[in-house]
Amino acid sequence: MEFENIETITLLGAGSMGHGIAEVAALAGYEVRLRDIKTEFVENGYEQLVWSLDKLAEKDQISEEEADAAADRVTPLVDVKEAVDDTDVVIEAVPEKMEIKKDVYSEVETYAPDRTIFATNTSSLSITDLSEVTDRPEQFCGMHFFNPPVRMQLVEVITGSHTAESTLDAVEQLAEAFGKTPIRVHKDSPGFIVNRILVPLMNETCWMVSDDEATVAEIDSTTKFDMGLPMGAFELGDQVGNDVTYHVLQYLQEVLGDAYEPAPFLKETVDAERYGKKSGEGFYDYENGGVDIPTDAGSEDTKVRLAAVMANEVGHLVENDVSNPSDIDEAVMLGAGFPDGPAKLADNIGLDRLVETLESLGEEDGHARFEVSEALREAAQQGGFYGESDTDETRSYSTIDLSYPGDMVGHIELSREARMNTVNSEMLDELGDALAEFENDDEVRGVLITGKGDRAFSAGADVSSMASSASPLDGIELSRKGQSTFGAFEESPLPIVAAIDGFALGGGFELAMCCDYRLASERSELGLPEHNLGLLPGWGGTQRLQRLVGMSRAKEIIFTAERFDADTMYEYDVVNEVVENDQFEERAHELAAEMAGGPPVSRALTKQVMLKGAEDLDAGLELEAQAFGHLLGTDDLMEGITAFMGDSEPEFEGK
Ligand SMILES: C/C=C/C(=O)SCCNC(=O)CCNC(=O)[C@H](O)C(C)(C)COP(=O)(O)OP(=O)(O)OC[C@H]1O[C@@H](n2cnc3c(N)ncnc32)[C@H](O)[C@@H]1OP(=O)(O)O
Repeated sequence: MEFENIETITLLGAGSMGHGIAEVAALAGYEVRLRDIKTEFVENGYEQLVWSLDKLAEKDQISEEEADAAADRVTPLVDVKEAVDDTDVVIEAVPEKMEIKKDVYSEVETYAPDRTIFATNTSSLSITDLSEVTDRPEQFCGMHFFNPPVRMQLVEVITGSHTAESTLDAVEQLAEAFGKTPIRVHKDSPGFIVNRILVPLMNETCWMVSDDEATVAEIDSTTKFDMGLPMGAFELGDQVGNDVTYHVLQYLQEVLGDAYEPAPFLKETVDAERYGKKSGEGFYDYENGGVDIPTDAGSEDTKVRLAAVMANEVGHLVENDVSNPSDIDEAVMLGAGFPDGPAKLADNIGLDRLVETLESLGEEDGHARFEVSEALREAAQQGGFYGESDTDETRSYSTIDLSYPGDMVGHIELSREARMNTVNSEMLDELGDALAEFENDDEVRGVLITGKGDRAFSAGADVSSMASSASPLDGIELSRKGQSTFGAFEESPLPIVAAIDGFALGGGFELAMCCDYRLASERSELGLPEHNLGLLPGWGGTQRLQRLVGMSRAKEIIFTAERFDADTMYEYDVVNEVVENDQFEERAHELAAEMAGGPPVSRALTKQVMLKGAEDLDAGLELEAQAFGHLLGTDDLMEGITAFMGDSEPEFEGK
């Protein structure tokens, strides 16, 4: 089955994953059949799907017409023959029990056409074993979505022992057509990528409590506030379901050995039926207060130990040819919302330190989980999973992507999509370096900044680690760092376009304020919500906004902390231009290209003179005169005048 020919998709199982995937497929324009074993199950799934589409429309992420059209593309069914008759792809999301899945595949095999691809959404079972129940193991692979599918970007595409390359290609292209990011898992290995990192992490935290080495509060404070994970490790465990984590660990132990033995504290919790949120109690008691994580109880030792355990898993995945560090990082960021992937986190701490940590824990405790993987040792010798990258001539970036789309434009894409492209300290460093790289590149005459995905330009500073590092001196340093990085954009000789599609909030908006031109798609919302957090716009917003819109309007925007739509921000003179959503990309490039095509020297001087003169007219006028004089001696002036006289387009060289 070629991707281009896929039109109809059958979802087997209308539970939370099944109806969620059906919704994603329908939104992408496919005809979808949603099937479950009982009418009430399938009706319930369909109702939830419609509810979720309505929510997207309410939040203006899609129009009401798009929501209705997507709902109309889904046919709820109970009859399996009808569900798979003449379908192109079957995505199975029935309960995670080998026997149930095998029964389903035997039945589906009878009715599905020969061309149909089978993809299982299993999170833990063997793809190879499942594929062997069918007569088409080469047309069978894993397609593992994350919950909720409509929001989570990642799809792990897993190869079984018999899967054909063409099947994987088609399923990856299908995931892309769904608007998702597929990451190939090259081997059918338990836990694939994301769970293989997360489950040992959660188990280690339970071992630490079992051995009285840390408390739940200390560990969750470390993971949430010091490591910046979206939630505490125990909070995450409760969310996933402690019984689920326990069973996955038992499976990992059975297949991979005792390094994955479930910790006694986890077993006790499961034995006491404290399964987590779904049962009302887990590590936290949801009927009495729920999750309560102190911001300041974290410890560096805990952070290093947990990073070491995850780095060891990265090593196992690498040495077993399941994946590579950069795919692992991307998968964990997109699938689990980590601010950095485990390999990057490990490199930042230093692999030698992590290897020593594992070795010394192994000597004290002797447990198999501390045995250092060969790939981790090798990476440590090479200076990191990513090698000693910063000594290379070419800088590699992890929070932003740089590209050269042509027309002398350098493109910076803020690239922390799972976190709404929020700005952390590393992104500030990388933004500064990227700008310098473009400024030193003769081929770049203009810069375009966008945010990855269609949800946000940037939702501002990443606040997840702010509460723990709440020292006033750290705050001053962070504010100064953002001010100086963003200030470099304002002062850059290059013309810079901020193209905003989605949210531009807090620091994201402050970055856009430093650009020369702000383009926004219709669906965009801009604002400074810092007052909602008890902060103030600390990356130049208190100063630059009043210069843009006047004192009174600036106070309105800052004090109300509201989000303003693109049209309102156009009226307020914040945004230069608003475009329809589907014209956004083309217009953004067109504008940046237009800016890049102008005379470099006069534009750089104009920027400088306007900025310097903003506060002092006399100084500004004097600078203007000096700049004017300087321009009279440039080749570009000659080119401009010659082109004007000859009625042609000037080709400025910046000389
Ligand atoms: C000096 C500079 C200071 C500042 O910039 S302070 C920060 C100012 N910015 C904000 O206060 C914005 C906070 N974010 C929001 O209000 C909402 O988000 C949005 C309106 C942007 C989007 O809302 P929705 O569509 O409901 O998405 P979601 O589930 O809230 O966000 C998706 C994921 O993105 C994370 N996230 C969003 N903004 C931030 C942030 N500023 N810092 C850290 N994480 C953020 C969330 O937590 C979540 O993550 P998960 O999927 O893991 O739950």
